[in-house]
Amino acid sequence: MRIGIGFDVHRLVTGRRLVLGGVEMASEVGLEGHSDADVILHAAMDAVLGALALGDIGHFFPNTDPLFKDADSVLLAEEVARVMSQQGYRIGNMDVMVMAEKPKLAPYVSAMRARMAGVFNCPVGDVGIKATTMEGLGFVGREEGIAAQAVVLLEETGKAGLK
Ligand SMILES: Nc1ccn([C@@H]2O[C@H](COP(=O)(O)O)[C@@H](O)[C@H]2O)c(=O)n1
Ligand SMILES: C[C@@]1(CO)OP(=O)(O)OP(=O)(O)OC[C@H]1O
Repeated sequence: MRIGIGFDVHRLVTGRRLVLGGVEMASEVGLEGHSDADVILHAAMDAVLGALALGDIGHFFPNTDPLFKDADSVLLAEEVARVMSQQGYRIGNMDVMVMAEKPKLAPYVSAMRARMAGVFNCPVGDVGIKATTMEGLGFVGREEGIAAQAVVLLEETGKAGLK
């Protein structure tokens, strides 16, 4: 078994879609980034890569590479899941904490968990997503950005390098 941690923050701006956990949310503001700035998937990807001691998403998907401009983070996460499988690991479970003053994530959490489970090839019961406000404090409280933290446990498949 191996454990990994990931964290990501992106700035909220007008004129961008808000996509979290691979699900587009109704919002007047969205997250700015080189890709679609999906902080949930970015934190989860970094946790998986961290568990494998393979570096971070910036190493795999440089934010200077036009290939990843406005990239769908689902596609990036599918590549990370492929690497994980190739290294002989599968998700044991993952847990994500989102810090967002608004919008409310609760109505979208089921869809996000299902999307993440599909991307990382695991049962939906192995994906936890929770949200909290920052009670008006700090950059999240001022609605300047959204942050996410992820912890992932990986289990060995016994099939390293076979895929
Ligand atoms: N962006 C968010 C923030 C919070 N929630 C849900 O509301 C509950 C209460 O949040 P507090 O910050 O006041 O503790 C929280 O436990 C979540 O269920 C949310 O859905 N989206
Ligand atoms: C996802 C990547 C893709 O170019 O760009 P950003 O959307 O800017 O996101 P970040 O969390 O800064 O991670 C770096 C990159 O891997």
